Amino acid sequence: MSATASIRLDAVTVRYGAVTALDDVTVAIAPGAVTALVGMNGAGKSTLFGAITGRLRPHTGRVEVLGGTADAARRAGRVTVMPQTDGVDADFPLTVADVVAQGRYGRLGLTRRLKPADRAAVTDALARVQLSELAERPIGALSGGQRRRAFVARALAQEADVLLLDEPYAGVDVVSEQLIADVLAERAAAGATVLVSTHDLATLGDRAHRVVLLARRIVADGPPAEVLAPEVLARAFGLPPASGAQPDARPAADPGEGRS
Ligand SMILES: Nc1ncnc2c1ncn2[C@@H]1O[C@H](COP(=O)(O)OP(=O)(O)OP(=O)(O)O)[C@@H](O)[C@H]1O
Repeated sequence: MSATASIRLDAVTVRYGAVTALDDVTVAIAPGAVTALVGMNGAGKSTLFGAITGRLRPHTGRVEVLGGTADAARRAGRVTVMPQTDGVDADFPLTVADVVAQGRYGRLGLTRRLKPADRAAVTDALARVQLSELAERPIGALSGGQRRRAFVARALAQEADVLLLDEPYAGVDVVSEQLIADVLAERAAAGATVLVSTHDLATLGDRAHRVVLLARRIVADGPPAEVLAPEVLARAFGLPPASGAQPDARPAADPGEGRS
């Protein structure tokens, strides 16, 4: 493993009752790059994020984040997660600016009062995702793509060292998609560790420095050009090469079967 990795999983197994979601996963993720985590539905991507944030405890193995435990990194506000579902509905009472300000909460005292530096970080993050003009609108009154951008802005405002994004491109238009990709690339260039889970392979080559294919285990890992080759995808996901080997083509009955 690389000495500079900011996230390390060493032989991590996570189970939900009888279901083994991650099976003996060893991987090290470096800062300064965008790493894509690709897998079919149920492959264990969200579970891997849960292990990195300390939300899920491995049954066996070890997780290290920024040189310490996952819990310590999260409690220090050094890890931010953009979940797949944001839990927002049309009646959600917060404005866009309120949601972005949540990214600063870990830094505030008990009063939760924003200081000038916090307000500046919120303003900057909103501008970066081109939502300044919608700052005072209720978050529930944004389109799906705008809302995704708002949650990316919240992650930016937190100024975390590790950004975990679960399907950030799901259901967004090409403009939002490009904007989010650019923002993530910038954070990585500034030294952050960016880990993005996705089903979408089409544009991955331009957006990730490294692709990790997950099917309960790591089934391929390397530069996009290598990992996204049709024969590698076919082998990794147990699909015939002629099918186009799209991991989201259908859920795997058992993503761990059929590989040696
Ligand atoms: N709380 C839970 N209880 C029981 N099983 C669970 C639970 N959460 C996830 N699983 C199972 O663990 C496996 C991995 O799920 P996970 O959500 O990590 O996959 P994923 O790759 O994020 O999937 P998707 O692309 O559909 O979001 C699946 O088989 C899932 O059904």
